[in-house]
Amino acid sequence: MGKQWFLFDVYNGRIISIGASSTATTLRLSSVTINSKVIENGARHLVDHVTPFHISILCFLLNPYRDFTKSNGGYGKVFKSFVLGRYTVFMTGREASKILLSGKDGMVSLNLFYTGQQVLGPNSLLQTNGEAHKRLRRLIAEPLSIDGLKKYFHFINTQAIETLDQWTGKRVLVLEEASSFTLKVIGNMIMSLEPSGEEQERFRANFKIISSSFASMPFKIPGTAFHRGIKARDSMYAMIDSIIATRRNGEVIQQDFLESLIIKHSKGTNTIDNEDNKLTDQQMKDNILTLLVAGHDTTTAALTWLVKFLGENPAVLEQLREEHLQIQANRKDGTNLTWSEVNNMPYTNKVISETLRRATILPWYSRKAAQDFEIDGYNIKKGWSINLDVVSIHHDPETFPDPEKFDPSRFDAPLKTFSYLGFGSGPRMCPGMNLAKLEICIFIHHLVCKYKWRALEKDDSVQPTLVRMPKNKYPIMVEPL
Ligand code: HEM
Repeated sequence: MGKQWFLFDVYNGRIISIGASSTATTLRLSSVTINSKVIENGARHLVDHVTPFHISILCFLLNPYRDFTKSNGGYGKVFKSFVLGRYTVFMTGREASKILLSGKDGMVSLNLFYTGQQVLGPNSLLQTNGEAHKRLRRLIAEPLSIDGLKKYFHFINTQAIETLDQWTGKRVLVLEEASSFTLKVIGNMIMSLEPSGEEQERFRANFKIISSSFASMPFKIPGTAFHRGIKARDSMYAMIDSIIATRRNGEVIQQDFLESLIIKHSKGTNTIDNEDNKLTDQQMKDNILTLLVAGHDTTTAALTWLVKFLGENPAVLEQLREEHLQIQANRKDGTNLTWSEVNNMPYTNKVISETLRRATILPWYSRKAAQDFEIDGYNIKKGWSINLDVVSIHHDPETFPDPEKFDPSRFDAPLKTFSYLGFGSGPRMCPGMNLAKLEICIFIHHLVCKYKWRALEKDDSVQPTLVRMPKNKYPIMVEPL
């Protein structure tokens, strides 16, 4: 017989009953009448049985994005719960990551949360599976490949220099600055948006509302964050529609991602491409929004964490600066960073990997079981949610001794497969990885060559959002080197 106890969920204003069975801890949510007996029972069982793990589960319920599997050590490799009508399993370890991320034979599909499904639309890469997913990935991969990105190098470099020029002698919030930089880059790359002006402002305002609607309750009632998110999404789509119309009329021709989709891949255009390789306007819009959403917060967070970790680790900063000053010293023609230099920054790449390990920007990767299967001797049933706890994989002391230490030399030698998942792995591995690294390498080059900075606050708290970011936005004071 399993044990049963109750907690009061202040967020949803109901009683949560938690039952523990002998095989795995099972969390059951039920709306039950509040009466004194239940509360008395709950209080007794709480005193008797509650553990830090159960407190962290409650934290998860109050805030679904909080990292509650951080100290996995005491609870084994599997945690199973029953949340909002569905079995939800959290797993860790290389075996689980191999099975879940390689997703062989259609065993799993990506498990996008409800608000994400509604905002991004049914054609999003994040909502397609199997052959349709492969086809979409092919269309997206080409402009995001290293060769495809070369044409954006100049724009990114100019934006990095201009952003940093504004920093001297000022207090800046690194997160805000990184957000504005990465949004300008992706807006320009996708649809040639100018980095300033009315269109950029509208784009930015809509994007911010869309982005914050992801962590909202899914009530489409006027005034709610979710409702505002859907409205902002529609306004963003109207903007893309009008850009597509001007491109089709031949009024404007650009060398951007949207143009490549319109010329090569829009349904009905007269090119030699197979009709199967073409997208409707709705498919184009859903996937442009997907790239914006998937690429913006992640790169913003990575850049902010990287600046923070460098500030806290002077020896790493010194070694990194040496790499960049050497690149600068070797330059014969002119003073500006070149494409070939940015592709040859070995230590910087290790610093980026260590940042993604240490910060683990996306704390878990979520899948839905498309069939029954087994992981590490544990039976998973069709329809269950399975989340890979990446924080504990990235902090496994067997692979990463002294895991809290920021140490890029961990990446001097190749690691075992599936032990580092900064950009994921397998068919869902991040298609924007080259763009993210390019933005970070360029930005960091100019930062460490020209400036020094000091943190204005000591605060390690993490924002309780889907993408983990420093809560205080990392305020710093910047001076020329
Ligand atoms: C440092 C920055 C970034 C990090 C850490 C990151 C991380 C990741 C990870 C871990 C995944 C796989 C998640 C899973 O398996 O469930 C992923 C997927 C994805 N990323 Fe990124 N990403 C970054 C930047 C970008 C950028 C710049 C773009 C686009 C321009 C992008 C677009 C996507 C898309 C569309 C997917 C879904 C792929 C699919 O389902 O096939 N990401 N990212």
